[in-house]
Amino acid sequence: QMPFSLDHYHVSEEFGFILPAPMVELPPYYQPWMDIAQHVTDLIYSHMLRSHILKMPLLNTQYLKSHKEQRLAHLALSVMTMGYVWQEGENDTVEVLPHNLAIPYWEVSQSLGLPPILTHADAVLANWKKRDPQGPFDMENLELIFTLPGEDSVRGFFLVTLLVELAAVPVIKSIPVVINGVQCGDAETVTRALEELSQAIQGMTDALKLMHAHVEPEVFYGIMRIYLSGWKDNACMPAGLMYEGVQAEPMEYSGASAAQSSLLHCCDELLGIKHEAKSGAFLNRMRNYMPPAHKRLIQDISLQPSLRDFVQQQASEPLTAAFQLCVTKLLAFRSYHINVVSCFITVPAARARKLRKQDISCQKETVSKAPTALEETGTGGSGIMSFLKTVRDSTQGISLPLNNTATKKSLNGAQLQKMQNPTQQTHLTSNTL
Ligand code: HEM
Repeated sequence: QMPFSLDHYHVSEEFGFILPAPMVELPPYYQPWMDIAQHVTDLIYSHMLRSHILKMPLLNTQYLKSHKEQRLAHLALSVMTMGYVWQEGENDTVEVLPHNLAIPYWEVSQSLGLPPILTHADAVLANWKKRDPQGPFDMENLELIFTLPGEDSVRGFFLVTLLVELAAVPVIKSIPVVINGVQCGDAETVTRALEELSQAIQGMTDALKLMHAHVEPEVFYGIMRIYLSGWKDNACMPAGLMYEGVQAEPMEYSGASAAQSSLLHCCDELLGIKHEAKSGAFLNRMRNYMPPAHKRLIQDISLQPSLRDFVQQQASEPLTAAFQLCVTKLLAFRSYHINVVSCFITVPAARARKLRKQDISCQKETVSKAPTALEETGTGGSGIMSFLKTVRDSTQGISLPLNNTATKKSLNGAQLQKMQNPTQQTHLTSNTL
């Protein structure tokens, strides 16, 4: 059997799923798109975006040649679409996306295999540039190509998520090593690769922690979130959106969510995590919002012989410990993520509800600008907390017991405690929600 390799999956050694050096300019013919997309935020604030888009010429997509040009075009058209739909908030949405936007958007989407809505692949993976091209890949030196209302918090939200993707590059590199190691029955190689993988998941959690320093919860909840939300399972757009000139019937698409990131899908398939039916169906649906090559990678990982069975058959303590450390780190990422969601959604939502109940005229309070339809629902459309907790619990479900006292001795107390009782931290998290 051919060794498993990352070639052909549009992932890079340096950037993983991130689009390397995205283009920042389209050919001059597409300047009418760029002129609007670069000013979406101001045009939304002045309530002029819809009228500008209605006057935009209908452009032909055949001059978009390369993959990077198409990704930039998709990003620009996505930002315009989100602004067009949500310019007036949840109470004055539109039923129709005008043909001069809808037709080219549909064509570019078809060509890329992405849906005609803003996705994680647009807003995060293809929406970055370096201020100093020779400088580092960090918060200070990174900038967004296009932004949406929410000022610095939008920048923080997309760029911190980008840094989580970057921290995960060693995860992606470990995948073929693990798969090929299992194929050859090489327990030592698999052990080392799983150790690297667990360290990289820890790096993802560390990067996620930056969210608190760069995003204000009230701004995220009260201003930004609506521009990320879609027209599927969304009470303020129950019929979906008609893409004029594309199809006579309205279509439904979920909004942008990091549930569309391929990272955790890859980890789940590699480690053999099986999600409960409803959560699994949601996550599977999110795969249709990924670049097709990334979706294919996840599918191909799922077709490999089971790593967990291999670990059990080998009965090697270091291998079992390395596998279990990956599970523990993934569980810790998901538990921390639940805390983040609590801080950025649950807490501000409670504040907004309280203000409404007290009937306080609260126009000054940013949280009260939030759409009520999204209160308990993620931008991807999920019922947030029950979904996230079920996903966390199925992660925990694949834990393997550690028996050997020598291995237990080699681990420090905290590591061992976490491995033996991975729920401990999780229970604490649940109590705070
Ligand atoms: C302020 C920051 C964040 C908030 C408020 C947030 C919120 C949410 C919500 C509400 C969901 C449920 C699905 C939906 O309907 O959208 C979700 C899922 C998910 N999010 Fe986040 N998220 C944040 C940051 C991140 C980051 C940086 C990542 C890393 C890539 C991430 C990874 C995921 C994953 C993988 C899921 C799917 C559930 C899972 O596999 O555990 N999130 N997020």
